[in-house]
This record gives sequence, C-alpha cells and structure tokens, in this order.
Amino acid sequence: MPRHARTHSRQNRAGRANHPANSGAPNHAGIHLLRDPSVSARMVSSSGAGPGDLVIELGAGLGALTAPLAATGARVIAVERDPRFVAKLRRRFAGDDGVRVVEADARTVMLPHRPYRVVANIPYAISTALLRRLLDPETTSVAGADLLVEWGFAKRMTDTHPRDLEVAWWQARFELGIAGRVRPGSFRPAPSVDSAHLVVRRRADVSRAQARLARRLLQDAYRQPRRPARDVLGAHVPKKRAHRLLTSTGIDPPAAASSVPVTTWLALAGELTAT
Ligand SMILES: C[S@@+](CC[C@H](N)C(=O)[O-])C[C@H]1O[C@@H](n2cnc3c(N)ncnc32)[C@H](O)[C@@H]1O
Repeated sequence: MPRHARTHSRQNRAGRANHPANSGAPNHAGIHLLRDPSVSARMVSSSGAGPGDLVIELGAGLGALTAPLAATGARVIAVERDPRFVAKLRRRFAGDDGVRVVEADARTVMLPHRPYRVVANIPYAISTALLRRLLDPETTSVAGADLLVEWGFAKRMTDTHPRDLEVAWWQARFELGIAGRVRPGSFRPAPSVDSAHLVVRRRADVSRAQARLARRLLQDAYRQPRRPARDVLGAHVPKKRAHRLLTSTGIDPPAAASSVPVTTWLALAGELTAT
C-alpha cells in the first residue's frame, strides 16, 4: 500500500473510533451530547410541544432530545449534518411516523412557513448564525425556541442593555430569558464552560407598526447612545409629548438614549402606534 494511502486509512480509522457516534470519546467539533435526561425533559416541557405541533430539532446527534420530543405527540423534524449520526437516528426512529430525520446543515435547511417551535442543543460555534436565522421576523414563522447555548452567550442575549443593535432588535420581537444553568457534567464529553437553557418566545402582541417604530428608535439610540432620550423620541412626536411619555415610563428625559432598556423603547413605540 502506498505510504500516503496507509496514513489516510489510519486517520480514517482513528476518525471513526473518535467519533462520538461510536465511542463518546472527546472531540473538538462542539459535539457535546446530552447525557442528563432531566435536562432534556425540562427543555421539552418548557417548549410546550404537544400533539399537532411542529418541532424542528437542530443538530439531533443521537436523539437525546428527539425521543422525548416525539413522546409528546408533536411532529418532529430532526435536522443533523453528520451522516454517521443521521444513519443512527434513522435506525432509532425507523418505526416512528412522528419523526423525520433530515440530513442538512441547520444554517441553510428550509424552515417551515407555518408556525413551528425549535428545540436544540446546538454547537456553540453556530449559535449566533442560528439565532440570526430563526429570529429574523421577515423570514421565519418560529413561535419559540428552547436552546442549549454557552452560558456567556445566553447572558449577552438576555442583557437588558445589549451591546449590539441586532440583539436589541431580537429582544424587541422576542422575549429572551434564561430558564436554567446546565453544568458541564450533563454532557458527554463535558464542555469546558457552563451552558444555559435559553428560552425564546415571540412577542405575539407586538403589531407591525409598533415593531417598525421600535426598530427606528433602537437604531437612533444605538447610533447616538449619548443623545438625550427625549431627542430620540422627540424625532417622532412633539417634544412635550416625548417628555411626558418618558417621564411616565420612569425615564428622566435628558438621560442618555443608551440608558433606556429595550423593552421601554418597545413600550414607547406601542404607546405611539396604539390606535
Ligand atoms: C452539541 S451536539 C448535540 C446533539 C444532541 N442534540 C444532544 O443533545 O445530544 C450538536 C449536534 O449538532 C450537529 N451539527 C453540528 N453542526 C451542525 C450544522 N451546521 N447543522 C446541523 N447539525 C449540526 C453535530 O453533528 C451534533 O450532532
């Protein structure tokens, strides 16, 4: 056998042996399989999935979340990119009409047009890309998501004064909260940091007009964070009304725009667009 071919086949054998689909051995691809059934149970219960619901699971692995999701009676589409996991998932759920296993990349897979929920233990490296996809109100019908993400990432997503306008905008359209902290020992192999159960729910009561105005207010506030809040709001309503509205929400009108929480901008947009 040529030298390069021998090396290659040794690498392939090693790759197969190390793959968590086969051995559960440590890996460096962000594949931390859930081993604590109480975490899966909490996520599934929090999602509210039940008969008649459509649930998309992203990065299904060996099915630690797929199985309890299917047990709720919901229709589950389990998306998994790795063909070795896909083969195992297809064998495991062969007799279950409620589960469809799709081999695809979660970042590009077609998402349904009708309302659906997402439940996922996703690789940390693609958390932002997935949220960007799921929470873009123009392209998604997602009703809510229960995600396991890195603890620090969850803190940034739920900060009342997020650093990025994009996160502020997500918060205006969706409620984002942390349901619990998940220790490394709940996964195999254990990651080096804590994780969080991030809960995302669409704000059903936000009208299009309110969302549009909230977006403009947030854009202005993030572009000019030191500008007085009364001036940011005053660009849309007479100054006196801006002053009154801010005072009624507990904001000192000359305060910097950056000191106003996202939910207050949203409420102000609601006041101004209410019919
Ligand atoms: C953290 S593991 C979780 C597996 C399983 N959900 C669990 O909780 O045990 C992440 C899974 O996502 C898969 N994955 C990684 N990147 C992906 C992508 N871009 N699209 C779909 N699946 C992906 C990995 O192969 C792996 O199975």
